[in-house]
Amino acid sequence: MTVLRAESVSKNFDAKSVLKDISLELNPGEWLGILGESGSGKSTLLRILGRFVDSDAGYVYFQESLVPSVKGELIPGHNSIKLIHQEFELFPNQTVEENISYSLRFYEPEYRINKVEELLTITGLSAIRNQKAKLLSGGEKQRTAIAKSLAEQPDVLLLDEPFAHLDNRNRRILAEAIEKLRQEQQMACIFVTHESADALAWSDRIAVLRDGEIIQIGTPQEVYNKPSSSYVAELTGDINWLNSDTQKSFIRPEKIKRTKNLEKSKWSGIVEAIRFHGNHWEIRCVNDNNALVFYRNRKDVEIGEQLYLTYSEKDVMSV
Ligand SMILES: Nc1ncnc2c1ncn2[C@@H]1O[C@H](COP(=O)(O)OP(=O)(O)OP(=O)(O)O)[C@@H](O)[C@H]1O
Repeated sequence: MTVLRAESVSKNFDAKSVLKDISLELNPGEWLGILGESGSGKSTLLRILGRFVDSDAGYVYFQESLVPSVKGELIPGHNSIKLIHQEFELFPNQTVEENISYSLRFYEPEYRINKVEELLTITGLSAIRNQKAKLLSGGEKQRTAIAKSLAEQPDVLLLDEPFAHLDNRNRRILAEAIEKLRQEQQMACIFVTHESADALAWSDRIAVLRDGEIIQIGTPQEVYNKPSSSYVAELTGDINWLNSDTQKSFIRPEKIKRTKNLEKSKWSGIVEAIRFHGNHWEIRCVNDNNALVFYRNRKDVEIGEQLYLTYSEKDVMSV
């Protein structure tokens, strides 16, 4: 049985078609990433799935029961589905701790105290537990909102750009917190992002949204290694066109190797730029026809040096 299912969902705003015939399924415990550019319809889709907005056509099912229209209701949303969106719904005059504790107000005091403590710790919020929500930074608000929602233990968590305001350190704290709860609670989640690295790292499956249409759904490995189009390939990582004029076949930079054996060389060019990325170096080479980017673990090339590059045909992708 699916936890959440959308069937042929469409949505227009005025004359603009924002979602077109979207069908997708969320399985128990599954994490589905919706990856798309700004304006592709990600937030609108989440709001429909969370029962904050009605679709113009199509249906949403929670555990195979039709989710009724939100029209005319005073309180939108769904008891078992929790949406955390970019604006965060916190009580501004309550502290971090009070905000989280509020979600647990119907539980026994002992359970509530322990759970709040656990959530404060794993989301890295203990030090600012007494700070009023209105005084928090964007990232702190985001972590508080996530801790508050996790306290409610929804069946489905809908996250709108969960890592958007976070620096690398806090992103890691939150990622570990979510991972822990994910394993403990078997919570299913749909999260939207425009960051391919987040979608690849966090999803069991990724749905790629383009102009309101799902153009590919698959595991991160499928979407990355077997993209259905060059658009998906470029959205999920860097690519090199093997012939920039025809733009018919392309390869990921990490699949290109340097060779000193000229017989094995498939491409040769001059090093034009070298960029440091922390865990690797990005080398850009050019010749009269084309440019190729590839990666090295160490800086063993110089600007202006001629390089011979090779790759395996099995790693070449075509459109
Ligand atoms: N209430 C609304 N009224 C009119 N147009 C809207 C409304 N909400 C969204 N839109 C439009 O629908 C399109 C999709 O918006 P949406 O917020 O779903 O995209 P998104 O992929 O989440 O973008 P972002 O990543 O920038 O948040 C945009 O063109 C937006 O301007």
